[in-house]
Amino acid sequence: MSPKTVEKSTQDTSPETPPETNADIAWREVLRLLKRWRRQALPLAAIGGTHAVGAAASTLTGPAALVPVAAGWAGAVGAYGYAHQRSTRWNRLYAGVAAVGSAGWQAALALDGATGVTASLLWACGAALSVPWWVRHAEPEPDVTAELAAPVPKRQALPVVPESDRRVKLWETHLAANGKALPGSKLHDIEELRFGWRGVVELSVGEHWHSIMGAQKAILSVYDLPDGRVFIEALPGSSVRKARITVLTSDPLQAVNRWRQPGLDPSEGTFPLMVTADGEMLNYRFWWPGGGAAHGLVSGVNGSGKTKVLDLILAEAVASDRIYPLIVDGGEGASLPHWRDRVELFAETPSDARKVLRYALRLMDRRRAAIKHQGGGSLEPTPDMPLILIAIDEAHRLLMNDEDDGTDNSDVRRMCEKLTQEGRKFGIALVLATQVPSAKQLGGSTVLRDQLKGGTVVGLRVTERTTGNMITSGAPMPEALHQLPAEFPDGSATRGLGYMLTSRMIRARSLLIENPTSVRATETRLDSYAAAEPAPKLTGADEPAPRDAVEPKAQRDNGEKAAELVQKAINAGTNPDPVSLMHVTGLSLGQVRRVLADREEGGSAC
Ligand SMILES: Nc1ncnc2c1ncn2[C@@H]1O[C@H](COP(=O)(O)OP(=O)(O)OP(=O)(O)O)[C@@H](O)[C@H]1O
Repeated sequence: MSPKTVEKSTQDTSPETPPETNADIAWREVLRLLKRWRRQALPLAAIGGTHAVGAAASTLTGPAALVPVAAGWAGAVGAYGYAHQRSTRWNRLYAGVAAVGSAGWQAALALDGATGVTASLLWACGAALSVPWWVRHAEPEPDVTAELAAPVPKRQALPVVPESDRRVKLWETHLAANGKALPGSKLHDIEELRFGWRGVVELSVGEHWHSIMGAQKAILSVYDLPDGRVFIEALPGSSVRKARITVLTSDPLQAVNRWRQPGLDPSEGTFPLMVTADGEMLNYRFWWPGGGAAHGLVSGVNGSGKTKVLDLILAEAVASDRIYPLIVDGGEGASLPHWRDRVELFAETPSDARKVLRYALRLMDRRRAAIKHQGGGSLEPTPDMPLILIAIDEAHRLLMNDEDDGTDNSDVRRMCEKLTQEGRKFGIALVLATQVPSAKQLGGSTVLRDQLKGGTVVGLRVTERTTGNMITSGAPMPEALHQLPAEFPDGSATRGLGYMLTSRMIRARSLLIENPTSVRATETRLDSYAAAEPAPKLTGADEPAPRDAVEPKAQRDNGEKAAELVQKAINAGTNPDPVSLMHVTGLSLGQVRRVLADREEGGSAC
């Protein structure tokens, strides 16, 4: 039984709720299966309709028999036309075969009657034809992924240790006694884990669970453990006096956990990305069911495992028929080279990155019509309306202005801001990997940082406290990101180690995908709205950005003013080197360099 079912049946047998009868349970199960299989069972419903039309025609004689058959054929043609307009190539092909089959079926029954050998043969063929559709549209049981990923039942089955336990005694003597770190506190509900144990700490009246975090060092000392082995977390929905404590006697994260197969749960929009120190899985979210796309931010020091996290996100994306990935490699094609030939658009130069972002903005505009058509709300990712995922690695290299060579990337920043602010309901998500998510590295944009932090944030090891704070933004963490060790006790590097800022604040390590190219891609087609927009041609060359397209009027005016000031200074005899011009005009070095570069370009063009 899945965890969700366990939870539900526990609720249902509570004293306030009348007990469910077998008939209620069976009815609920029927409704659940009908809802769950409504898509897979579509061909069977169509066969039923086809047979009904053929049967109706067989009871009539003469030209009257043609009426239901003609109506049925018109329906079949209409259904094929609908699929042709809005569906993937596979669905179109299937709809074509089904429409021809349905027309033939109706005619055969009209001639031969609805109950003979022909009808039975047709049912057998129809049922066989419905199998590939069923297999292709089958979705995993929503809870199966979570159940396989998180060994929750195993832990639940473990015996609860009695209060006379040595750990409780140590707690009472060295932590809960008067004058100690947590006077009056209690430790109970201890459960064994494979790598340690966990329990519930209850503080005395007037205390908040945050104060247990202040006592972490004392707890480590009492249980005689190295740093980083005690985690304190809130107990969701419980009193602020209670918290969950996880104590690890050995470090399970030292072992590398490999990604084995796609785990995206389409009913939740999530897949398992990290494994926690106590063996649970933490999920990355592509979308909220009924709530639109979710963005993502991956941060950490050089070599902490950011690109590998992006690899995993992209592997899940290409394996799914509900996600259409676009890749922008800020590392000039060196960060994610293995994806170059596996996605429709792979940008590896700043000019191609701009083309991809502008294209994504145009797709967003195209999808406005889809939202209008469905009467508002947000677009739900399906194989016919896939989530558009824009993954940007080394994002700081594209977003930051470069004062030295005068590169102004504010247009990239503005496009990313717009996509994160408005993309959610149009099914467009952005995931960025960057070393430091400071406003400066995000092109001076706190808007972008705020929007990205609204999604899934993966904070890997950093070296500076301030950098860690920028990622965690004051969330109650059992340890700061800069306190994560660079090496495990066995000397291996702690790559992939960090936190996912979700409801669980516990050390975790990302799953490692060793060979992203081994992932089997699933063909994904853009919806008819977005497919109407021609995709840009990526040349791989670093062409200068067309100014009119990326530079707003105000910025152009500033540029013209700067050019005027520089021209005046040169006319007045100022030495035309950037530093002298900067002093005379009061412009920044970057602005002066840009003006001089433009003049040079203009000169060479002449
Ligand atoms: N979860 C993990 N488990 C084990 N090894 C990992 C994990 N994640 C990454 N690594 C290893 O760490 C190495 C560096 O990872 P990655 O390139 O993703 O780091 P990065 O943060 O993107 O670095 P940079 O900022 O230099 O691009 C990889 O070669 C990989 O083998």
